[in-house]
Amino acid sequence: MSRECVFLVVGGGIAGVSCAESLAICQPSASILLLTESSIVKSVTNLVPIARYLHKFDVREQNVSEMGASVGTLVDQLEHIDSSGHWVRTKKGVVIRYRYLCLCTGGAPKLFSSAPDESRIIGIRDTDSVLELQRRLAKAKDVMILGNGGIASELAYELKNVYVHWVVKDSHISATFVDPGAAEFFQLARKEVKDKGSVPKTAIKRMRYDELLPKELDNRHGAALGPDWHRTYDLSGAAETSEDKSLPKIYYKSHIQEYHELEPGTGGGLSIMLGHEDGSSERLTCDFIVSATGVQPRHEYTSDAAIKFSEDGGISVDEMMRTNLPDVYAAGDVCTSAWSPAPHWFQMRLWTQARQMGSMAGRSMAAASEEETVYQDFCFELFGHVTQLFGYPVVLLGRFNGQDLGQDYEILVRCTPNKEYIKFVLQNGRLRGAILIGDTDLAETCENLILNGIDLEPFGDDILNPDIDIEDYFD
Ligand SMILES: Cc1cc2nc3c(=O)[nH]c(=O)nc-3n(C[C@H](O)[C@H](O)[C@H](O)COP(=O)(O)OP(=O)(O)OC[C@H]3O[C@@H](n4cnc5c(N)ncnc54)[C@H](O)[C@@H]3O)c2cc1C
Ligand SMILES: NC(=O)C1=CN([C@@H]2O[C@H](COP(=O)(O)OP(=O)(O)OC[C@H]3O[C@@H](n4cnc5c(N)ncnc54)[C@H](OP(=O)(O)O)[C@@H]3O)[C@@H](O)[C@H]2O)C=CC1
Repeated sequence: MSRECVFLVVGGGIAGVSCAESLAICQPSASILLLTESSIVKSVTNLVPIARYLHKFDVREQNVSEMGASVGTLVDQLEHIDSSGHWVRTKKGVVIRYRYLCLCTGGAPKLFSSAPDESRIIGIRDTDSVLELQRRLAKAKDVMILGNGGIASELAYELKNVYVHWVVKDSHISATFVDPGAAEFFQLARKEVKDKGSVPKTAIKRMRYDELLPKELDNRHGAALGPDWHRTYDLSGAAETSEDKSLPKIYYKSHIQEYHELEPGTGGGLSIMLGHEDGSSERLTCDFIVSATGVQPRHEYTSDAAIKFSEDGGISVDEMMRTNLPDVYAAGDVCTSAWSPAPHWFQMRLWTQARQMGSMAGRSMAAASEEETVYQDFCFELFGHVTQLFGYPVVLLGRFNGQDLGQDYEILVRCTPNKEYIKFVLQNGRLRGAILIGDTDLAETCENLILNGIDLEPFGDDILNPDIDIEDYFD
């Protein structure tokens, strides 16, 4: 069996669907085929601009057959690419001839242990993996969550009727997104220590970087899950926990030293030795471990010529989303940006970037087919992420955690417990990044301040004075 198309997009996640949609806009009469192994595809809907570079949106699941007339679809798995002959072969043996190919095959959980028979270590990626989590939880009393990023932060407080042991390498929670101050803000909010009768006190503090160094404190066949995925499943365990006990026990600066499966006669489960930074260790027993330890790009296909990969296992792409193979592009979690990035942008494997990269790849392929020149989209000038953490709206902009700024930066923080946490990262008086938690209404102003590089030195700490509307300063 064979098929033919001008544009072949592989993967029905946000990157693949955004790529196909963008091709359908740029080249409405061209034949576009979306090849994906799952009949459920993901797309972006209800796009709401928050500022020029920031958008809030929902992720919708739909059947691949509802993709619309402009995009043909095939549910199958890519098995082999012949880039010089411009054809691919699928697992079911279909040969597809293409002119341009885009690989959007996403990622899979990067488990902390890669031993083959780790039946008690699971990752979360798609609906099937959550169903597996649910099935295990139903019989579990103790669960360990390993990792300190998006999934661990979402999951640690969502599991009910189970003792949660949250193991993090760092001295504060949610380290991939926030700093120790914001982590404390979240934890205070979770514990609901707020005194409802009192007016929250606002504190402003300016610190040098070095003051901030921590002191205390299976099935992979679908696209990645959608927003609030944990609210749509009952994630209850089998333990009778009291209200207080359902808060996770957090093990800071800790790692798994060793683990082994217990004999079934002893009730089963894992015996785990945790190592702590001070050299001490302790043994715990858990039913299973959720390894929320990042993403591993998926590329389970062969090719006639070697695809160039980056160190993190992603397919290297240039600013036009081109790989090293002729007429082969890649976008989303499967790829790694190998271009020289703008001063305020860096890659993180997120929906926003999957959508932006998918659209960019579509525009770039369409332009190549017309022998036209396109430029990289302006969205790659500034890192921006809109999300929710612990029930609070969170906006991350630019080098929000001082990424790649060395130690040469200052931080200005304004915090009103249970209301807002605002952090400005300043370098040579210029705003380089910001964390905005709560309804701060500062996203657009921060975008402008970062991109315009305005010298904020003259304003001192007033820049975050709650009695001064900083937008007025720069109008
Ligand atoms: C639990 C969870 C929560 C998340 N929450 C957020 C969040 O709140 N905000 C945020 O910004 N990001 C979040 N992310 C990250 C975000 O989901 C991903 O960055 C994004 O979905 C990546 O999209 P993608 O299209 O590149 O990959 P995927 O969504 O993984 O899609 C890849 C597609 O390729 C298909 N495929 C793979 N191999 C083949 C093959 N050989 N042949 C055919 N098809 C193939 C897969 O079936 C799938 O359809 C979350 C991720 C997870 C796992
Ligand atoms: N709200 C949101 O925006 C959400 C986004 N996501 C996205 O989904 C993807 C998957 O999420 P997730 O798995 O949480 O990945 P993340 O990349 O967000 O976090 C992985 C975490 O695990 C740590 N880690 C890595 N290896 C080990 C190890 N061997 N032992 C202990 N800790 C380790 C990392 O530390 P270090 O960084 O130091 O290596 C990091 O803290 C990510 O792209 C994430 O951004 C997921 C949920 C919500």
